[in-house]
Amino acid sequence: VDQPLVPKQFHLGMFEIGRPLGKGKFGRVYLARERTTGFICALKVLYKSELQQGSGVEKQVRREIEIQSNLRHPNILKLYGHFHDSKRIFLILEYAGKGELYKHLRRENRFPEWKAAQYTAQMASALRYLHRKHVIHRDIKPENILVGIHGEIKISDFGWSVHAPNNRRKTLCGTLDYLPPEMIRSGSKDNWYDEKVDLWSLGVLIYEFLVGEAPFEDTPVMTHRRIARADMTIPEWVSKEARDLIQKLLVLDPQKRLPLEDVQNHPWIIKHCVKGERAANREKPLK
Ligand SMILES: Cc1nn(C)cc1-c1nc2c(-c3cnn(Cc4cccc(C(=O)N5CCN(C)CC5)c4)c3)c(Cl)cnc2[nH]1
Repeated sequence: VDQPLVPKQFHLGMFEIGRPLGKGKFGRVYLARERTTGFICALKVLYKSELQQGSGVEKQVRREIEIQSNLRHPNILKLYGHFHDSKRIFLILEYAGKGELYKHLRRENRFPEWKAAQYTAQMASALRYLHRKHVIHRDIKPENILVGIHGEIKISDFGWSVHAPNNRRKTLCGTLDYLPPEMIRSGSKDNWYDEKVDLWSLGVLIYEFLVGEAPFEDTPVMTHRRIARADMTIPEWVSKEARDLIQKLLVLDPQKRLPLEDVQNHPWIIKHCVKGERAANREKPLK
């Protein structure tokens, strides 16, 4: 079993703290090593004082812990456990050997089609796993994806995930770019939505992988309007297969978005993700 034998109770003294790995709005992450086993992990430290500002972040952290600790998938960052002291909450997270995906994307500007297709296949596999557990991530974007030592991606940050279906108002902090039309439609009480919101975000993610910017990137007002109309242009140098997949995900009607199993069998994915000998001379794609 790939899970190290971990005790139920953790405390800070069990870890040697290494270099800071990064920081986000609500916390910092350090490289850490569990003393007795030498197990390397990432320790995310959140200050209770910062959480208690009633911005509902405490609830998000609780949800992140509750949801992420029960997930086990190669493309989802593991949460091994958590503990707290008087001032801080600590999340013991899987260490992703190649860091934050958005930094790779910014550095490379955009990904070649084969890399974007392989990341898309891994995202589709992770999202199928989440949706089978009726978990909607709701915040799929490059900033919430890490890269493992073998170049595989790991969805992290379940602070916004919820159990489907849901109509929780999402306080719109951060970018609108990835939000589907049904989540930005304000006012109507019945803006119920389901896991299909992650399909829209997957379409935005593929576009950003290939083009280097989000499809509806604009001023907030214009982004809002362009999302509501699915008003985007795909550059002519994007392959027709990739264009076809993006257009089948960025569909206003959630029910008409391409299901994840069809994403995994899409020609663009098959063309770039068939293992082993050259895709050309293989009849059936590997499952
Ligand atoms: C860096 C690095 N270089 N190398 C070679 C490896 C790494 C590395 N980093 C991690 C990290 C890591 C570190 N910082 N971050 C970013 C970060 C840190 C703390 C909090 C946040 C945060 O608040 N988030 C909420 C908002 N969304 C958008 C975002 C989340 C976000 C993640 C983790 Cl969790 C696990 N393994 C890692 N490996």
